[in-house]
Amino acid sequence: MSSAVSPSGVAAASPTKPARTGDPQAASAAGAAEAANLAREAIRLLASRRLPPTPENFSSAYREISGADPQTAPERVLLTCVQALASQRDNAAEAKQLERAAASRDWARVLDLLRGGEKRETGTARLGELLTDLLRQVDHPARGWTPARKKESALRVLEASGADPARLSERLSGLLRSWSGSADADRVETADDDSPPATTPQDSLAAEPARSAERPGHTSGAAQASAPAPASDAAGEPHGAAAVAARWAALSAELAEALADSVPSTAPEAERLRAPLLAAAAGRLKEVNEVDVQQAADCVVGTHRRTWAEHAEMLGLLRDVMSQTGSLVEDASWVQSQVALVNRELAGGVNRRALRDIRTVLNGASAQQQRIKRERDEARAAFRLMLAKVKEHLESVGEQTEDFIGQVDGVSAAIGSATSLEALADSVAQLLSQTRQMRDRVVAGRDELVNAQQHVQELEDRVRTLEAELVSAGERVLTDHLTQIMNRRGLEQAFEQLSAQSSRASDAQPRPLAVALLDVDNFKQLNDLLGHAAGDEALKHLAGTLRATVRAVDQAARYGGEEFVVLMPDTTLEQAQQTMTRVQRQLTANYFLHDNRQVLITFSAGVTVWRAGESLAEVIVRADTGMYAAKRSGKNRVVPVD
Ligand SMILES: Nc1nc2c(ncn2[C@@H]2O[C@H](COP(=O)(O)OP(=O)(O)OP(=O)(O)O)[C@@H](O)[C@H]2O)c(=O)[nH]1
Repeated sequence: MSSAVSPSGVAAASPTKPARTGDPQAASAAGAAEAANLAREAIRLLASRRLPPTPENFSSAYREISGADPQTAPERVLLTCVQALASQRDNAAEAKQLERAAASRDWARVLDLLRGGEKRETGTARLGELLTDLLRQVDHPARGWTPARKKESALRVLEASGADPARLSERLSGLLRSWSGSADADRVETADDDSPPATTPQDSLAAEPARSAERPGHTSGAAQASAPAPASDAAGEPHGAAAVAARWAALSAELAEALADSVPSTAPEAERLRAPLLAAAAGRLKEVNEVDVQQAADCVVGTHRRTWAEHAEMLGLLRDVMSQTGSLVEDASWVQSQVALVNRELAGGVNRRALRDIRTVLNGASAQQQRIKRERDEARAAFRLMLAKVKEHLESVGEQTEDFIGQVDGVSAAIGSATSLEALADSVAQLLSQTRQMRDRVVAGRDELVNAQQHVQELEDRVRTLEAELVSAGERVLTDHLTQIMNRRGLEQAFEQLSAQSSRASDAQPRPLAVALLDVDNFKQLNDLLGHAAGDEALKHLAGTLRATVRAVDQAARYGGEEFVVLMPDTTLEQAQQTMTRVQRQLTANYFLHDNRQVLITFSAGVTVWRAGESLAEVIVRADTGMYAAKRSGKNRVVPVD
C-alpha cells in the first residue's frame, strides 16, 4: 500500500482543507484507534481502486467503509494520514518534523513539509507545485503586489529561466516567497540576469512587446482570443495593463497546457485530470477550479518524483552492473542471463522495487563470484601441486625400480652362486628387505597422491556448490518470496519461452498455449476472520496445491495479491478448463489447516488460449473476463473464453 499512496496525494487530500470542527479531546483512545483503522482502510480502498487520494475520493471511501463522514473526526483522520506518511519517510529527521507538526495541529507546516522534503532534490518535481501556487496566487493582490505586477514579475522569471527546470523552480520559489513578503522580488527575478531590472512592470512590458505570445510553436491562440480585448497602440500592438492581461492570458494557457501534457497517460483518470487543464489552455479559464489544478499538479509531481527516484535507482544499478562485469566474466552464461534480466526490467518500464531486487541479487552475486574465483584458483593451484607430485613420484618410482631391478639382479646372481645354505639365506633376506622397502615407498607415494586428489576434489565440489548458489541467486529474483512459485517477472520470462515455442507450431502439429487466471474467493473475509498471517498460509497452500496438481511443464506464478496465473503448453481450451477444475477438486480434498481447523479455499478462474502475436497482458485481460464471469455466476468455477 505504501507505493499506492503517494505522499503528495495525501497531502492534497487532507491538510489543504482541514476541517476545524473535530474535538480530539473528547475522543476516547478506542475511538481514535478505530478512526485510524478506518482511515487506513479508506486509503487502502483507494489504492486498490487506483484512485488518487484526493479529499473527495478519501471522503467517499471513508464513508463507504465506516458509513460515517470523516468530517466528523477530521483531525484524528488527518493525524493518522500524516503519521502514516511520516512512517514511510526514509529520512528520520523529516519524519519526526512531520509528526511534531501534526501533533501540534500545525497543518500549514505539515503541508509545507510534505511538499518540501524530498522534492527539494528535484527541480522538475517541484515545478508542478510551484506552477499551481503561481496560478492560485497570481490573482490575489498582496502588500505591494497588484495582480498585474505579479503577472509581470512571473513573466520575467519564466522568460529569464530558459529551459532549465531546476533554475525555474528556484526562481519561482523565490518569487512566491517575495509575493508573501519574505524576499526581494527583483533579487530573485534577476539573480543572474545581465539586463538591468525594469523600473515598473509597465515599463518592462512596454519595452518588450508580448514575447510569449510570439514564441514559435506557441499554442495558446484560443486563450488570447478569449482574453479581454487589449488596448492597442497605433501599430495595433497592445500596451500597458492591457498588454499585461493579454500576455498573462497567453501564459496561463501555456502553463495549463504544459501541465496537461505532463499528466502521464498511464495515470489513473488521466483524461479527467487533463480535461479542465485543456479547457484552461483553450482560454476557458472559468471552467477550472483550484481543486482540479491541485489534483493534476499532484499527479504530475508524484510521477516526476517516482521517475526521478527510479532514474537514480537505475543509474545505481547500471553502475553496479558495470563494476561487477569484470568479476563476472569468468562465467559468461551467468552474465548473459543477468544482462537479459536487467534488459527486460528496463524494457518493461522500471519500478523502484524491481530495480532494488535486481541490485540486491547482483551485489550478492558479485560477492559469490569473487568467492568462486578465489576457490577455483585454489583448486587449480592444488591440482598443479598434485600433478607435480605425481610427476615427482613417477620419477622416483622409476629410479627406485631401476635400483630395485639392479639389486634383484645382484641378489639373484648371489643366490645362483651361493655355495652354502647361510650364503643363500643372507641373499634371500636381502631380497626380502629390498622388496619391503620398495613396497613401503610405493604405499607412501600412493597415500600422498590420494590425499592430494581428495583435496582437489573437495575444492572442485565447493566451486560447484558456489556456482549452483549463484544460479539460484539469479533465480530468486524470479520467485515470489511468500509462495516460492514464480513471481510476475518469472511469469514474463516463462511466457516469452512458451509463446515462442507455441509460435513454432505447424498445422500438422499445433501447440496451443493455454493461460488460466485464478482469483481466490472471499479472501478478504478469510483474512478478516483468521488474520493476515493465516491468509498468507492459505496462499502458500494454494500455490503448493497448484504446483502439485498441474504438469511439470506447466508454469504457475503468483500474479499479485491473491491472483495466480498458470501457463499450460500444448493444452487446448477444454483441457485447460479440466486442469483447473482438477485443481479445485484437489483443494476440496486437501483442506487448508488453520489451528487444526479445516478451511476450504476456493477460487474462480478464467481460461483462454494464447493467440499468436498477443502480449502476456493481452491474453491475461481475456482470461480475466472469464474469471469475472466465474465470480459473477457464483464463484468456485472455471469459465473458458474463446
Ligand atoms: N494475507 C494476505 N492477504 C492479501 C495478500 N494480498 C492481497 N491480500 C488481500 O486479499 C484481499 C482481496 O480482497 P478482494 O479483492 O475484496 O477479494 P475477495 O475478498 O477475495 O472477494 P472476491 O474476489 O469477490 O471473492 C484483500 O483484503 C487484500 O488485502 C497477501 O499477500 N496476503
